[in-house]
Amino acid sequence: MVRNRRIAVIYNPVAGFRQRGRLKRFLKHLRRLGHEVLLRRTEGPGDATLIARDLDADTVDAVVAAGGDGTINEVANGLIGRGIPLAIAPLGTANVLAFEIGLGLNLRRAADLPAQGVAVEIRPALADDRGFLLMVSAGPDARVVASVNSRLKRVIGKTAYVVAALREIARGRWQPIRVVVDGTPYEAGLVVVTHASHYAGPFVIAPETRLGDDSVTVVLLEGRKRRALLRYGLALLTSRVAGLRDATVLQAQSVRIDGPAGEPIQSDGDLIGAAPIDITLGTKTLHLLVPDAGRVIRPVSA
Ligand SMILES: Nc1ncnc2c1ncn2[C@@H]1O[C@H](COP(=O)(O)OP(=O)(O)OP(=O)(O)O)[C@@H](O)[C@H]1O
Repeated sequence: MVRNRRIAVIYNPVAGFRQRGRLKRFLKHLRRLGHEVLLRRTEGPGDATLIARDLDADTVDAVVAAGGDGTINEVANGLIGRGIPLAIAPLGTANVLAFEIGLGLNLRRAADLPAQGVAVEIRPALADDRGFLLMVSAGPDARVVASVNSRLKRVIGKTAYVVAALREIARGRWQPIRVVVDGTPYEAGLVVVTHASHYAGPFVIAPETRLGDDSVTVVLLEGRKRRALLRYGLALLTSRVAGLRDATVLQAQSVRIDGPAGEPIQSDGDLIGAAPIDITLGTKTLHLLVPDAGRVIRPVSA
């Protein structure tokens, strides 16, 4: 029998595009299931971490991060190492984690997670001392995240990223990013260090990678010209990036995105700083509620 629970919902009102109606529907589903809901709205960047950190395991059975991947990242950073389970309500723009765990954008299924989801224990990787669930990257994609106009995003939604991407493409040629993967130096036009198979929404960049892995996957894309970037974009749309002839895919325990100094770095869809940055495997765990553990944890081969 499913026991009713006390669920804290941490909601980012600026995530996604006109998501208020979807939030209402999500809360209705939760209450219909008999849960006691504590709704907390964020007031600004970083707030979700503070709200999550303040929640007490004795008074809350699960936390729902209601927003996009940036909100989920912030909530996770308040819960890592504390054992309070995290569920998600996909109310963001790209919602990569929702696709990664096989939830998609369905709110009724999301409302089922706090009571019926499978709790998997994962070890989020760290970018310097900040945990991330999905990825860290540097290159044209991080520069798009850095330059997207948040006011425009509120007015035209995802299209604001298209505008920023066109501006980036118009620049034409990029400096190489210097990366050190487990002690070996590389250069690339675009570097993605990922703990997830999905990237930029429902697209697959690293088919073999799972959130539960004890390593990160590094995808290095060599090209630094406009034509290469367009090729990568098309390959991403058909989930064929990892097979490209100028893609190098590595498993790693530690990665340093070394430079150029000041190069923007994005993590889980938000700008988190600039190179240099060190990526390591975390030691603390997060309990993530998912529809199906098989999507997150690799089966043990016989
Ligand atoms: N009340 C707030 N006002 C302004 N910014 C906020 C507020 N609460 C959170 N934020 C910031 O909003 C940013 C975007 O949130 P989030 O990533 O969840 O949405 P998104 O970008 O639409 O979705 P996705 O990452 O899935 O594409 C985060 O960086 C977060 O720090």
